[in-house]
Amino acid sequence: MNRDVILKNRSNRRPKAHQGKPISSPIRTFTIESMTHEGHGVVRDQGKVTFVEGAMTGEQVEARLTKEGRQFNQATTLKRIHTSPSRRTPSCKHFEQCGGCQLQHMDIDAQRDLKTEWLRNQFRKLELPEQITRLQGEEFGYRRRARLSVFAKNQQVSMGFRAKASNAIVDIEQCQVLVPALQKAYADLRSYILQGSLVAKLGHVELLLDNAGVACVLRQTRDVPEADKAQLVEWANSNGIEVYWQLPDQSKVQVDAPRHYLVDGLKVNFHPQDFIQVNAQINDAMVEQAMAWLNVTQDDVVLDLFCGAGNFSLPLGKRAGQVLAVEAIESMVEMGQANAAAAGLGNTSFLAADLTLPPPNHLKKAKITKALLDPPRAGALEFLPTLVRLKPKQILYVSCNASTLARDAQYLVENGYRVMNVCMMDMFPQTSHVEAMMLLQK
Ligand SMILES: C[S@@+](CC[C@H](N)C(=O)[O-])C[C@H]1O[C@@H](n2cnc3c(N)ncnc32)[C@H](O)[C@@H]1O
Ligand code: SF4
Repeated sequence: MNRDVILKNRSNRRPKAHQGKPISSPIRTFTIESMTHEGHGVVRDQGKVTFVEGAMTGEQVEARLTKEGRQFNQATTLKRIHTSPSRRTPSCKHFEQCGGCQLQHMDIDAQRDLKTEWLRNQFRKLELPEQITRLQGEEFGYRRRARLSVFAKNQQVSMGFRAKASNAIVDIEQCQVLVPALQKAYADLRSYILQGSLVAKLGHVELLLDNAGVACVLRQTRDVPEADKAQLVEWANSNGIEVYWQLPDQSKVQVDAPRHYLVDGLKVNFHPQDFIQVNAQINDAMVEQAMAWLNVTQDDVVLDLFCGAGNFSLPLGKRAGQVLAVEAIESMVEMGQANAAAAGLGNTSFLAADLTLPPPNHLKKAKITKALLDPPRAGALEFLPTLVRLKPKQILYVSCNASTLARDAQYLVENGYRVMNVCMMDMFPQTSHVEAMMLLQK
């Protein structure tokens, strides 16, 4: 398809990661060779990589060089001469400004191909199986949790997400990646909050849908009069929304009863501010796949590291002889232990430990056959020497950051493990986030 498209100024969407000095330069024509996972075109121009904002693989564009760095250049697309057949019109009207999504201009298959190839590139130093498999679900309406900022200054009020290239708040009327129940709750809450005096007293609103229903955590930046709180709670409850107030001192929200969701038929109680997997559909599929890949039996003793309130530990406990689950946050450890007890899993115990620090003896001497780890973005490097000494036959690594997974997997490979399976999990369609699962075996 050959289409000339003059693009409006998109200078607020420059890739942040590759800064260089601003230059003035003539307009150049590029044919885009590949893309970053953030959705920027990449071309090798006179021996140097150039990131071309607003351009997709296979597109021919006229672009202006905007920055010249020692290693990379940056350019911004002015006109498309040839348009990729995978380009589509973003369905959200806020896409150009909102920092929440990066890939809505690509069709969903192209997004998933990009994420899969990006993973392959991150893991290029590892010997990989031929195929990277995929877990994928709904492309919109998948987020069961989201945090939106509230802004009020002078006469201006807004509520929404941060902008793509600044800290400004983009006023969001409707967000299509939220599950339908949260889209409705957001619309209702937004008009209630923006129309009253509360707008000047809130920093953000966190929305949540779980098996107990819709909830929101309202983070106060100033005291809210009790009468205003009572009025909002009454209105929210009549709209099916449970309200939690976080005080200006940012202390943890006090709750009468925990929230809960179901995984693998088991009830996971959690505190409304604690981590849960954001995409319920992919979480179910992810846990199911983890159980299948690890093929846990009654003969296994499994270590579940970075376990939260037991998202993997409880399903593991259903299948294994014994499970030892480790988590840094003590209140989550207590919740996890109570979750295991409520599920009748006497074989599953939770331990509080910071896995970046030297491990407690109990952990150092654990006799395990298999391990599952699901660390935060920083990965699990500090714990890997201990993990290797524990000699699990199989290690299943769930990751939200492919570069730390690549680093950690390299360490495990150097210590006798082999990569057996890799999966790209599209937990956050329309965004540049990529989650991965990797199975390593001795
Ligand atoms: C990506 S979440 C995964 C939680 C859980 N596996 C799940 O699927 O819900 C990472 C977890 O690691 C915990 N964590 C973060 N840093 C840690 C550390 N240094 N030591 C132990 N746990 C940590 C967090 O509190 C969080 O619960
Ligand atoms: S996060 Fe929501 S509002 Fe922002 S671009 Fe994505 S769908 Fe639109």
